Amino acid sequence: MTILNNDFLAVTLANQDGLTPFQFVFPSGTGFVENTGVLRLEPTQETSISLVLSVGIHGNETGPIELVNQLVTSILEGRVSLSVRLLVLIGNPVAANQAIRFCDVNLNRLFSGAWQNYDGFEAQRAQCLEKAVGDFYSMVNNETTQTRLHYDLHTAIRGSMHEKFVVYPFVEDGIYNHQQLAFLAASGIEAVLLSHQSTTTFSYYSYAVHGAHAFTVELGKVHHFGENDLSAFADLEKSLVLLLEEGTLAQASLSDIHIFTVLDSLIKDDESYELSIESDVKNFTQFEQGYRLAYSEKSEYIVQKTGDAIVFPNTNLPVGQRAGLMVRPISLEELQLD
Ligand SMILES: O=C(O)CCC(=O)N[C@@H](CCC(=O)O)C(=O)O
Ligand SMILES: [Zn+2]
Repeated sequence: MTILNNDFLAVTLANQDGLTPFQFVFPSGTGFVENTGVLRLEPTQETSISLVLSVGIHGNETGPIELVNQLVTSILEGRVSLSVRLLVLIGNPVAANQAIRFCDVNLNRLFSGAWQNYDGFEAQRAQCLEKAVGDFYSMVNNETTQTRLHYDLHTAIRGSMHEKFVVYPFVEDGIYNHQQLAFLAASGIEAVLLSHQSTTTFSYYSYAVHGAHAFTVELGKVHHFGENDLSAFADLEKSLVLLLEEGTLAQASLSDIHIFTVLDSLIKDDESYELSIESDVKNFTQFEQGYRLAYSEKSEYIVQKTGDAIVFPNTNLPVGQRAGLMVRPISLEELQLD
């Protein structure tokens, strides 16, 4: 059995509720469809890199799904020769089929075991994806010498002052990986958010539980399937092809990258919670010190310093969830790099 037309996305969407696992060969290795949206590609040649590319954790974020599906097709058809271990995850096929962010609950809040507190499709899916990643990283002879990578590709609900940016998971020692940041810079990433606390996101899970270099990567704005301009991802595509073919992390100077430290998570603490911003405000919009940015019957959030900015503002979510991140620009010199 093979992947029909080498189109992993089509097979995934046509089998959103499950499929019988199967394996197949392709020009540079062996492939295993382990579950719906779970594809493991093992290269014939020895490698010390295990790379996870996850897309569609939010079902309506279709651009990265199309990009990665194209890369998979190129590998299966022999136009890209695979030299690293690769796990491709299409996160939420049920939501993707309905062109929605999620069905019951935001999948990207359910990792590191948080799924145990919920019911429904996304809870099962988070468990399945955690297992896929854990099995993938441990299923090698040379486990201790493997470099574990995980790029969790998303697109944002809003426009953004910096179109492409990453969330760097909270690192306790405050030391950031220079090689990874240089890879992200080479991939067209314009800004980096340094998380201030542990979370239940997918990238934090891979970092904290499996010691991977893991990032949430935001690649622009949400569009429907077929409406994405994939040329906007050209830099990332080029660095991913280099990584897939040669196991090399493309490198660029960090001098143009904007670094932000995350100050606070804005939490929707009541049904009355509101943000004092226009509906079309872009990510990274800055505010004046003293501005009352959020308020509810229980609390208010006053901007601490002129230039502090908001990312991911969204109040269309249940009480208790994150309604935005407050970030502050810092200089590259303030960053501790390894
Ligand atoms: O545009 C938005 O408001 C959300 C885009 C998105 O899905 N972002 C991720 C970020 C995850 C992280 O903080 O690492 C999310 O909210 O899950
Ligand atoms: Zn997303």
